[in-house]
Amino acid sequence: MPHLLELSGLGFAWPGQKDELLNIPEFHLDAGETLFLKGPSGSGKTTLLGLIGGVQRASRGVVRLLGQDIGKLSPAKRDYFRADHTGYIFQQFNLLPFLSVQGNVELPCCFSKLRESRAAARHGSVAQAAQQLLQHLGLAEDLLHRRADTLSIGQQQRVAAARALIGQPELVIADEPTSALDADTREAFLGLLFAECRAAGASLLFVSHDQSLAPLFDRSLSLAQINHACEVC
Ligand SMILES: Nc1ncnc2c1ncn2[C@@H]1O[C@H](COP(=O)(O)OP(=O)(O)OP(=O)(O)O)[C@@H](O)[C@H]1O
Repeated sequence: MPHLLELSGLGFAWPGQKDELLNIPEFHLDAGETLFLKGPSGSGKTTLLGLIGGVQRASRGVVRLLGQDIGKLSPAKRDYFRADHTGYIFQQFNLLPFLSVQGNVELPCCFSKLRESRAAARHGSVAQAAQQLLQHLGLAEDLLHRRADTLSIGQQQRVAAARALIGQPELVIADEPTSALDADTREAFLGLLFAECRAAGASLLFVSHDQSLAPLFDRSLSLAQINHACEVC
């Protein structure tokens, strides 16, 4: 069976850099798999996630998601493709502060008709999808209509996870979303995140420098194992 995500012969340097930051001959992620990717600060984890999401373009090589070579898409088509098939949980969560909790979670469905229709088909409506995800992720119902900027870090994290999961994107990408939490909260959150990814059939690519989380995942890799250019790994 083809992999959900495949990188081959990938190279990337930021403008002005003479050496490549990333030189990844091969990397893959299977459907439904949870993968922990570790690497020290500055090793290129966030850059790699940007390439997988099509936010940055590789200098060479191929990023294939769901069989689609994303480098072959026009910038507009790439944005739609990303919105349809990828959910992101950012390190700082990146919630829109002026929107309610529910409004933040529903947001991907404004950019993706596919996710809107999947959310409605599975839960009855986009609003119900948002509410059920938040409930499963342990966010109290009375917070639904609160502005996102009035939440604690742990609450914001749950909202960010629900936003990534709504409408069942095939790939959920998480960039150090647990770094601000204590160990117990971190593991509890990961348990909920795994359960929701499993329920949605999503693969999870989780990057972090916190090695203690690695055993919780199906597979664990260090960036140095796949990136032949890594100088700080
Ligand atoms: N927009 C940019 N322009 C130029 N260089 C950049 C840019 N973003 C990142 N870099 C450089 O690329 C390298 C890797 O950065 P990146 O953020 O991908 O690392 P990281 O492994 O995610 O780090 P951390 O764990 O600290 O978040 C760093 O040397 C950084 O300075």
